[in-house]
Amino acid sequence: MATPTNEMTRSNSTDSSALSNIMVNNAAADEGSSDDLPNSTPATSLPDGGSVGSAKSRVHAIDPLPEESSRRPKRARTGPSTYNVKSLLDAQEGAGSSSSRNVSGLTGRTLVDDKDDGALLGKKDDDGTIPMDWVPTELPPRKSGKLQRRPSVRDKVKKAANKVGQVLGKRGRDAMEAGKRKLGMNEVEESPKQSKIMRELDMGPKGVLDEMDLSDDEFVAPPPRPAKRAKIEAATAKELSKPTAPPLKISSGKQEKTWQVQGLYVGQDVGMDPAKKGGQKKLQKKRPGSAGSDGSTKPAADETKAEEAEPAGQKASYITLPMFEYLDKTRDFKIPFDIYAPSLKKGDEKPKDWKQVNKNRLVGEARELWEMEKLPSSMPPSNSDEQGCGDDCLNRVMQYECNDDNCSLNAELCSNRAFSELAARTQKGGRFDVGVEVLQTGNRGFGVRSCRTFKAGQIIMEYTGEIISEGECQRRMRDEYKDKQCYYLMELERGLVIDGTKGSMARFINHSCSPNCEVRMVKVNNTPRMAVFAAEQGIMTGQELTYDYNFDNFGATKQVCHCGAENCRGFLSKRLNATERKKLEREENDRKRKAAEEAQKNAESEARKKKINTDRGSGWRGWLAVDDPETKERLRAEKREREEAEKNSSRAQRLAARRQSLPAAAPAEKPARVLKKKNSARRKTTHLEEKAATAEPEEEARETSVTESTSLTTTHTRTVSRGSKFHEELDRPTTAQTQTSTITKRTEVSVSTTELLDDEGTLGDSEPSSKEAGEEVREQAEPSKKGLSRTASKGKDVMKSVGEAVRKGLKGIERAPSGSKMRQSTLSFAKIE
Ligand SMILES: C[S@@+](CC[C@H](N)C(=O)[O-])C[C@H]1O[C@@H](n2cnc3c(N)ncnc32)[C@H](O)[C@@H]1O
Repeated sequence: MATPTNEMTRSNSTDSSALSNIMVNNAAADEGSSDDLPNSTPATSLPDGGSVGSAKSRVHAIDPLPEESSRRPKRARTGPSTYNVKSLLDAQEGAGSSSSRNVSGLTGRTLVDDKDDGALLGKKDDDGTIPMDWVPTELPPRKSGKLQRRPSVRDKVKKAANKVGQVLGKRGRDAMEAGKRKLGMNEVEESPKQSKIMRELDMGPKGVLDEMDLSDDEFVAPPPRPAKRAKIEAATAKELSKPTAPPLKISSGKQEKTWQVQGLYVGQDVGMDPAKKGGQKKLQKKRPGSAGSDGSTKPAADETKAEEAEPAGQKASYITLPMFEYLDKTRDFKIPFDIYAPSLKKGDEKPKDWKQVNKNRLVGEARELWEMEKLPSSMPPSNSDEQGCGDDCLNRVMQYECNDDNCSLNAELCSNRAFSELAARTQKGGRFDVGVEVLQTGNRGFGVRSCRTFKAGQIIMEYTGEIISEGECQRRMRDEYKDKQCYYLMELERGLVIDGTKGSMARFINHSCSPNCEVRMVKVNNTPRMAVFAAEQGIMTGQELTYDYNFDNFGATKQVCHCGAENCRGFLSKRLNATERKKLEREENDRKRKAAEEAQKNAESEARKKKINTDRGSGWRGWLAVDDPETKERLRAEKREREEAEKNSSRAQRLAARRQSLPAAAPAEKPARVLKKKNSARRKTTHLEEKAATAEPEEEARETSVTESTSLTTTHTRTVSRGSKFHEELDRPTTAQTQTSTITKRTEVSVSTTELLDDEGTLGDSEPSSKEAGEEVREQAEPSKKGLSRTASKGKDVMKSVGEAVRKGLKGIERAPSGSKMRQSTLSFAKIE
């Protein structure tokens, strides 16, 4: 060692732990005993020549924790290959009281500690270095028996928290504990005793204390884990021992039935398995007092067994099963509302043109008409306290709602405060509170349904909308709603109408001739308001709300009612009083009687037609060639009989009588009489058309010469009703006129006539238009070149007679004195049937 240095070097050990390989010159405090120290430790590999001079100083190599040195430390460090012990010591001294930590982060009790200089390192040399000849005589015992790590942040916080906890009050400590719990710091609450044990025990890297019960002073080994089966048995036994819970069935490997602790099966025997065949029967047998399957009332064997198994009284504590009780009873059953009539769901049709407005709104001139009357203060009758503002309440009679100003009762006692009750109820806004919902009906559009019950007279909802004048109502009906099928108009007060098109849900309430609601006006704080109230019978949950519209038909047509009530009036129309109803009933009966008669007539005529067909003989098969002489003879006889019967029939007799009563045909010698017009005898006919096709003025005719023939062609068109006789009239038309009437059938006859004129050229006495009875008419007539035209077979006879008359007339012309003036005319007759 030629050059002693004041250095520490790393040993050549493969272990890189700085702790285990640093060779220090321990200036032992106990100098006297230093010689006694066994020099078992090999010389340091770093002989410090500088310090060799001290006889007491010997280098002593520390062999700390050999068992640990073989292990790799948790935090391997790579550092400089050599350490300058002086500089290290200087650094430690500079650190002052906090020098318990060395650069490695380990507490320096095993290394150099200023406080323990005397104990550990002995006296330092004057220059502050450790004498190299120092040999540690004895290391002080370690306090914890384990090397300590520097405290982590968590430990520090915990420590600080403990300190703070000591000065805090209870609430503060609780808060602290909660905080610690949050930080996960109070997993193990160490008792002072435990702490001691903990301190004394080396827990090792795996923490052997995990397995130990630290609450006892003595170590008690934990009991061995029970086998799985034993565990189950123990648990089952524990369960069964509970008095209230139903006993559990021990698993047999199959899926177990779980017995409910509450509900339908509570109280049932454990052995009963309803899934098994006959389980139900067994239960029925067990019903106390019920007859067995054989009809006897002896208790069933199972029941006896069950009674034996259970102490008396315990069984009685079970509730009897309602499902079997009720098998014996009959009662009305109603499926709950939410099952048979679920509410509107997503996707259900909703009203389209509805804007919900839950408050009335005055529109247009209705503002002026709005009456703001002062309510008279109510005068409740003397017994109002008992009646609670019932039917005797003056306010109620006058349709005023009571309030604190006009009623002496308080709100709890007064029953005439419907609107304030409604406001209080619907304020919460729940379905039950509102109590109604809109739904689609089968054939009446949307309707309103109750979601709760309403007692008789209870307010259900308010009918709100736009308040308009009657004039505005008419206008809207005419212009805006003319194409609509549904109207939402309701008369509120004189001259005012509520239009619920933009209004509350009440506008969807449909009509019924047998309603369950009524609509009334009530004045609330001087304001008229309309509301729907439950009728006498009250309303059940799920019922459709209806009231009687007592409809004044705005439109021309009545709307058919589909309310389905027994007393349905058939239309959405006004209610009638007794007289009106009787009148309507009479009319209805008349209508029905006529319809029945008509139906009977039709039936009879049908039967007659059928009879005619069948009268031809049941064997009638159409025309057949009959060769059999016998059959021929029979048929002939039948025919004769029929003819005979026809002859004797009432119709034939009537015809014969008429024939006899008819006058003999007009004598041929007096044709002019046929043509002569006899006003008195003239039969009135209906004129369809009377038209002068060509009519020359009379003056013109008069001016013509004797030889000149004036042609006047006149077309007479006459109407004759069916079956009437035709009366030909050769009137000379004076003016052209046209009249119209109904045409049924038309027959036309055209006749050309030549009229004789007197010397002055006038028709004189012979003028047919003079219409004098018995007047002689001298006429010259000849058939028109066109001849007689006929357009119908019935006109044939008429034509004949006219033609005959005309021919006769020609004879007269032949006899006429020469030089007579003549006027020719063509007359057309038309027969309209
Ligand atoms: C005030 S609205 C009622 C709500 C209407 N159902 C809707 O869907 O908007 C009146 C209309 O409903 C129909 N309505 C109401 N009750 C009816 C009934 N009993 N029979 C037929 N239609 C009815 C008529 O078209 C009537 O004009």
